[in-house]
Amino acid sequence: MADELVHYAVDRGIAEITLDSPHNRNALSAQLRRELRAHLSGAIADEAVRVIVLGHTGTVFCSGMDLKESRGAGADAQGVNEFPAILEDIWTSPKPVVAKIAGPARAGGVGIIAACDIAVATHESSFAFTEVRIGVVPAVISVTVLPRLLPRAAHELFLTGEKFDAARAAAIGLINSAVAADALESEVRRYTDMLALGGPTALAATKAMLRRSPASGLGEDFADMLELSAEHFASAEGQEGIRAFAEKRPASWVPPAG
Ligand SMILES: C/C(=C\C(=O)SCCNC(=O)CCNC(=O)[C@H](O)C(C)(C)COP(=O)(O)OP(=O)(O)OC[C@H]1O[C@@H](n2cnc3c(N)ncnc32)[C@H](O)[C@@H]1OP(=O)(O)O)CC(=O)O
Repeated sequence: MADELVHYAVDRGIAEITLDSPHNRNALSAQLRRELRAHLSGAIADEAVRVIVLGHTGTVFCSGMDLKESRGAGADAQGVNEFPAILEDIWTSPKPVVAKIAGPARAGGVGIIAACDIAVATHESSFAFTEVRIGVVPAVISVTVLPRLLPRAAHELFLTGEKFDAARAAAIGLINSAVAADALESEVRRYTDMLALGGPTALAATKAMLRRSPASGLGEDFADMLELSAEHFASAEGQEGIRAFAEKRPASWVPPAG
């Protein structure tokens, strides 16, 4: 059996889910997605768990969808269809989910952060919505959440794919705080300690109400965006971007016909 790519541990009501696929920078491969979903479900179902922390080993939080596995993806690509389920699990989890980030996050990796309730990152962490540079769309969650909060920054960041630092991520509300690397654990603990003070039912109900707010909800457009994402992964442009990534060369875009 292949080595586990996601680890799980529970200590005093805090479940720690750790992405551990450093060779591809915690890319969302089929195996990693499967394991991540299973552990999220386990933590949500476990009555002893009050708060979920999502962290990582290695230098990168998550490099987004596994682009090497996405080569030849059809419009019904399992990866694209399964990824939203992970985001939805985090989004709808009755237990707060805290992202612990000590390095870059890209594309779908930033989507995961956007879905979490609290996000803490080191000063050295960086973020980018690189999807358009790969020829796909940042469809699934980021575009439903950030544009409502900060339309101007969202247009800039989604359309340029530019990298931004932890200070900017905090300024636009993508993360809650940026700290020195040696303070990451204690800052996460500060949040988990506070979250564990809340009544579990009240916390779950409060989170559900917050998620229903039009300012932060997964809108009705979700299914449409999902379809759009799958189409783009399968398109000639998306497949060119994915090939270019694997071949370590700039993508060669062909203007759309007509
Ligand atoms: C979910 C949706 C869309 C997406 O998520 S599309 C995915 C877009 N992702 C990216 O554009 C990130 C690509 N990766 C990077 O930019 C960099 O790897 C990094 C994350 C900044 C880390 O840089 P670093 O220098 O530390 O590492 P390397 O670039 O040398 O990579 C090492 C090794 O890992 C492989 N790898 C990296 N990222 C991926 C990936 N996403 N998929 C597969 N493999 C990846 C890389 O190829 C290297 O492999 P070697 O064999 O060693 O060359 C849609 C939606 O948003 O809804």
